[in-house]
Amino acid sequence: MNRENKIGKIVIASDHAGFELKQSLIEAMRADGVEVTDLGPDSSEQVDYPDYGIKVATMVSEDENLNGIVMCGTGIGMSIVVNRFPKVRGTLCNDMYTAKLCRQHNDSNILIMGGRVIGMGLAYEIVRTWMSTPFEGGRHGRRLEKINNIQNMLNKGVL
Ligand SMILES: O=C(CO)[C@H](O)[C@H](O)[C@H](O)COP(=O)(O)O
Repeated sequence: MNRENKIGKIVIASDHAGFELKQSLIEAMRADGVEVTDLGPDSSEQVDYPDYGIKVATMVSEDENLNGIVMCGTGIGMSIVVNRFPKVRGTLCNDMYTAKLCRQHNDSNILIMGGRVIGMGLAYEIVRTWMSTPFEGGRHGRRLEKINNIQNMLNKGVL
């Protein structure tokens, strides 16, 4: 994706606590013509969220044309995992306001939600808002550059 544009291709994953929501979202997005790749799991059997967050974050980190959606029970575990990856801007959104602002100000490329926090109706409105809201750039781009630079500064011992 051109980072100024809206969101297109999606990879999606969850743990067991986000599984039902993941399945419902995939169905709704495909019905709306969105290209979604399901990275698992395939059932609601207990799994560990890092294993699935890593799959989505790896792909998004390596391809700027790709965006991700991940869910666990609260969204917090997945947030911790995906934001360890370079170029990933994962944003936990369980309301409409943050769904819009995380695109306008933070250029979110992974949307995170809590399957035990919100229902399908709100979750799909959040997804639609997140997908259709463009990054505003400007002063927000300068701040993202500073975030991108954190790892370099840590490596150099400047931080
Ligand atoms: O990481 C989490 C909490 O912030 C996620 O919500 C997980 O889904 C949750 O911890 C899973 O809990 P469970 O008791 O193993 O179902």
